[in-house]
Amino acid sequence: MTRPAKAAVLGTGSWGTAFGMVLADAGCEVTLWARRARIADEVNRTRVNHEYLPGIELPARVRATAEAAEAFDGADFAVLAVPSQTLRANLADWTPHLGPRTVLVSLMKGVELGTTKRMSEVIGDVTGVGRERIAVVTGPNLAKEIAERRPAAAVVACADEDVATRLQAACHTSYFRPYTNTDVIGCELGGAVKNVIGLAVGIADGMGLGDNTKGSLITRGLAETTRLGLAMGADPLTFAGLAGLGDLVATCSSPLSRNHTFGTNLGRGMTLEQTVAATRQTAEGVKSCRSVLDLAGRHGVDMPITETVVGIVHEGKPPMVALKELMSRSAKPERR
Ligand SMILES: NC(=O)C1=CN([C@@H]2O[C@H](COP(=O)(O)OP(=O)(O)OC[C@H]3O[C@@H](n4cnc5c(N)ncnc54)[C@H](OP(=O)(O)O)[C@@H]3O)[C@@H](O)[C@H]2O)C=CC1
Ligand SMILES: O=C(CO)COP(=O)(O)O
Repeated sequence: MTRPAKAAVLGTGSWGTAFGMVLADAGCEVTLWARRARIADEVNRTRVNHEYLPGIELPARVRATAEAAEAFDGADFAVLAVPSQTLRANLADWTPHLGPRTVLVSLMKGVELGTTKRMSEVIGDVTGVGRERIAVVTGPNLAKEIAERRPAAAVVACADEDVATRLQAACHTSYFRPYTNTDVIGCELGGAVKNVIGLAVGIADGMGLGDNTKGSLITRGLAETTRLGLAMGADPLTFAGLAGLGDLVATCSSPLSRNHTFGTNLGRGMTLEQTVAATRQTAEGVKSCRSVLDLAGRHGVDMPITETVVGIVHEGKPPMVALKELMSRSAKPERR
């Protein structure tokens, strides 16, 4: 009889905890690593992560620790669920604990500031692990809905299809349906840029602009994501799938999305400082809008919605002024 797969989940925020539950429901032995010992103790004592997923009872196969070495010990999968901008520093601490065959799995949807690297690239840089042992899980997966075991599909991407298939089996449950994909670039870009478009849609919602505006931003947002993806060697069809359109629709429609909510608060007239203070969890698009725009600049790709979000979020541009500028750009064909 084969033993159950062992998974370490690094990060006990909303998605790390919820995905740990998915892995356990799929039959894995799961150890969550918490930055704060208090959260690890609470999970072990009460089976609930009260701060991030109140009211959700975690399966018995999930335990928690504040010791990274303990989480990594014997892990087949090390699932990374920390904010994108802290990953590099976290990995520097964790790499000595990494087993020679452990597959590294990114749940993160951001692009590193400064380097403009995708999370799988940061993982490769710091750990020296090759692309065939680095995977990505992405798609329309709002943590709270998954934790309530509401049905969703997802994408498991890895350059090595066999590894993707192994990870797919390790997280396939009655309510979580992962599909494999080998287009890691497209899957990561889809997740990172949808957070920026989610901010734009939130701003528009906060301004009360209506559903035509929303439909237009989602579609043109996907167009600029696809343009960047093509320039970076992604498969354009990835953006029509769960990692692109699927995630974009979920984020742009849901009050559960932190990026969408962040944008809505800005669009309603809150200042950036007030909005940051009101946001308790990671809204990746706030930082990644800058790195995505830098990435676009490096590849000579026009991303007007991303540029507009950067203007509003980081340059103090009033949303109404930014909107007028976006709408008055020169006319062009839909496809070029
Ligand atoms: N929430 C969601 O629905 C989804 C999120 N994602 C992505 O998953 C990633 C994680 O998001 P999510 O779980 O929601 O974020 P949360 O804000 O809910 O949790 C962040 C986690 O990272 C920890 N953390 C924060 N700063 C550091 C640091 N400097 N070093 C180590 N750990 C740190 C936090 O610890 P502490 O509690 O001590 O602060 C917490 O455990 C993001 O990239 C997000 O885009 C992807 C799909 C769905
Ligand atoms: O990525 C997500 C859903 O798939 C979560 O979006 P937010 O980070 O905006 O909450």
